[in-house]
Amino acid sequence: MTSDSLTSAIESELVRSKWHLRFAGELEARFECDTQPQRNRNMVVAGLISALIYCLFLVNDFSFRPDAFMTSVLLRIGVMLPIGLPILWVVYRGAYGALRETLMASTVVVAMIVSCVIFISSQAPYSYLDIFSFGLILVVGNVLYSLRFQYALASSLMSVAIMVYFVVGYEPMPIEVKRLAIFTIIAKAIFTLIANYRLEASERKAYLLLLRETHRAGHALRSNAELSKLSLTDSLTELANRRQFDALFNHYWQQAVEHRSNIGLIVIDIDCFKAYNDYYGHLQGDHCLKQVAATLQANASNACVVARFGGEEFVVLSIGQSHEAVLEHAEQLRQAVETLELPHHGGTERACVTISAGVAVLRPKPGVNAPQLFRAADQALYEAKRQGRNRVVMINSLDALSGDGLGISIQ
Ligand SMILES: Nc1nc2c(ncn2[C@@H]2O[C@H](COP(=O)(O)OP(=O)(O)OP(=O)(O)O)[C@@H](O)[C@H]2O)c(=O)[nH]1
Repeated sequence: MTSDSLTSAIESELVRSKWHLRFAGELEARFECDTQPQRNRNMVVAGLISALIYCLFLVNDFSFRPDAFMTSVLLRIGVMLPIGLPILWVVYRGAYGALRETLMASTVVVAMIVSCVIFISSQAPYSYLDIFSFGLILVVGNVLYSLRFQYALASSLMSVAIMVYFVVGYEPMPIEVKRLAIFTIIAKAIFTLIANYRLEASERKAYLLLLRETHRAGHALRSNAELSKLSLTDSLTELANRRQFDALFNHYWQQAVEHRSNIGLIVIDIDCFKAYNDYYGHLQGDHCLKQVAATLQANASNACVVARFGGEEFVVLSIGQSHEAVLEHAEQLRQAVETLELPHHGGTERACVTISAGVAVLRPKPGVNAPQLFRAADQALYEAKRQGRNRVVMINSLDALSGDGLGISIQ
């Protein structure tokens, strides 16, 4: 079910006024699935309590109908329990939907049959008064188990019919008491069914409201996550954007300070990109940017951040690597772009797209800050451009900032 169809299914269920409680289509399956574990547990607990109380009625049988006490023992413990307990076991093991409801409803009907057989098996005076307790069986099915309404209705109708059948045929019971017993059981069936209907209706409504809220909250979370991803990602290249780079640069700088480790920055610029744009057009220029970005990303496994800094400029940040390793990495990136052999007939010597890279690596120490590292790498890039492009230049030390420290140059 898609997010939109779920929303409209919830809304239409919330406004619909139907006697029928079941939800339409997939929502019903979802309701069953979400409520099943708790419902099964509740039913098993209710079933065990009911079985215990059903057996405790033996005390009543002993005092009211001593002539049929053994029959009571046999039927309550020898028949009802062997039927009821396996059913509870099946429900405990996770019986689903209609199967669970049918099994639990059948325990109600069987309990009524067993009780009625015990009822007619005694001729003891006043033992028939016990019939007024039979409504408890309906209370168990309709309220304690809270059977789904159609199962509660079916089991109640069958139970009432069974009881009426036995009561009508039981001779020792005066006709006025029979009438009262039948009237009472019908009234109890109606009251407990009304309670059952309301319970299920409010359970379903609460479920819909909760589902709607959960769904909305999930939606809001997803939107926030998407928004925050959008605000941190460059839409053209899908690399980290300047905003994300700035945050990560500070983060890794702090890390390098804490661990006293090297932090290395490579600033990369596509050579003669203005000429490329002028020759091939801006759209093709965008395509070229994407390919270069993907190549840098694919070849930057040593790096902790690869970002598009702006325009046709990229940055690659690494931590814990030696000067030589960062320099070698920059060279690999340069070669990887050159190997793409993207045609560039916009006036460059190589006739293909190339990059220049400026590299700076340092171990943070007091008095040195992150912007200084950036300026050093940027100055190295400037030097790479000045020396003729398509090359990597590394700055040896921050003395370069005063103009005299450019060291290793490759290519
Ligand atoms: N297609 C496209 N072009 C861009 C984008 N961002 C910046 N540019 C272009 O990149 C070019 C950068 O040109 P310059 O800064 O003059 O540098 P260059 O031509 O690469 O020359 P050198 O850096 O000295 O090799 C400009 O023409 C910008 O319009 C973009 O998102 N898409």
